[in-house]
Amino acid sequence: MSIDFGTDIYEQPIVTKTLLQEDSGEVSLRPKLLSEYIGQEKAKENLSIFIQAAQRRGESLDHVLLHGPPGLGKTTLAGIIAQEMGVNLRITAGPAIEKAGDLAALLTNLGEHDILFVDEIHRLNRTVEEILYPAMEDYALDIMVGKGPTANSIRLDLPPFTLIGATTRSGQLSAPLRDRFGVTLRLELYTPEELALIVKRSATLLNVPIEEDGAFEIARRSRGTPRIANRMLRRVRDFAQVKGDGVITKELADMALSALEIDYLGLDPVDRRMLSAIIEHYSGGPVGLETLAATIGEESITLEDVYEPYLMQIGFLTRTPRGRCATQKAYQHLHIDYVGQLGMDV
Ligand SMILES: Nc1ncnc2c1ncn2[C@@H]1O[C@H](COP(=O)(O)OP(=O)(O)OP(=O)(O)O)[C@@H](O)[C@H]1O
Ligand SMILES: [Mg+2]
Repeated sequence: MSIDFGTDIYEQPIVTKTLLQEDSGEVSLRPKLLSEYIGQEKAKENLSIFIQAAQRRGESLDHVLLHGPPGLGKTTLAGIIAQEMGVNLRITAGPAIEKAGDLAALLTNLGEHDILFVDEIHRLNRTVEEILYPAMEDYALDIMVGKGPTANSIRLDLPPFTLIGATTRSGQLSAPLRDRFGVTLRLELYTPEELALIVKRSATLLNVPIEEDGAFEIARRSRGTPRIANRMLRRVRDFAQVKGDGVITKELADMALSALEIDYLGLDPVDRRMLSAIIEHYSGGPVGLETLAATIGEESITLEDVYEPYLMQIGFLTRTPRGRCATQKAYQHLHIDYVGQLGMDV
């Protein structure tokens, strides 16, 4: 069994290095087994049953769609599934597959029960996507041979394989593609308690001493996201080594995160700009996403995928058919007097 982390990148240019890039030059913080994967209890429980059942039947795992905001562990989970199934993992991404032939090459190179992980699967183009339909449904590839009146379609058999698709925006997936996934798992933002466990686990791997409330301080300010928690841990470690004695305490975490302009709820300058723009320029909303993005000079996709999930979870932002609104809680957090919103009952 092997997991392809993109080592043969030169032979397979469309196989990206996703798993490598994450922790370049440092210890990998990615859990490798389901038992090391913290949180997401519902998804884990279901997945473990599907894995065991497929193994007992000696079959490949049904196709899995993972969706949820960035940094919650979709790529990590794909690696874990391959490890638990004891099969090879091939990694690629929607935008990397330009032509139908690229995908056909990837598919024909798969071994029995192997996993093909397609990150950002909502960004596959239509012609490529259509190759996937028979591949997923019948393990077959329809190929056109020749041109003009002599053109002929032949069908190639593929080994039974598992497609794992990951997306931050499942709404953008076409219905035929979505319907071909037997298992859909939605990853949720993590609780501070779960993130504290992740931070402590990562600190152990990085060999950084950390106090319980130091871990919790980082967790609380990581906006529900393990990737952010791990990134903050590395930065706080720098502060602890330079400004302290190397141990991460609550005080040190607070000092480091404040220096990075992360407030006590984990909001960064973009979150605050976004909320104050809604409040100051649009009287608290509603304001359309595009308008808001233009006002603060950010991409609307970034606001939607990266910033909004957490702001909505902590009840600072609501989405209405007419646009985004800041809630009374957001006013309080920014110390702006709340005057109520016309036609809104927040
Ligand atoms: N449940 C978890 N337990 C421990 N660590 C985790 C967990 N989930 C994610 N991580 C850590 O968070 C980091 C980000 O995870 P990952 O790259 O899998 O996210 P992702 O959902 O694929 O993000 P993206 O949508 O941006 O591709 C990883 O380096 C991993 O170490
Ligand atoms: Mg990923």
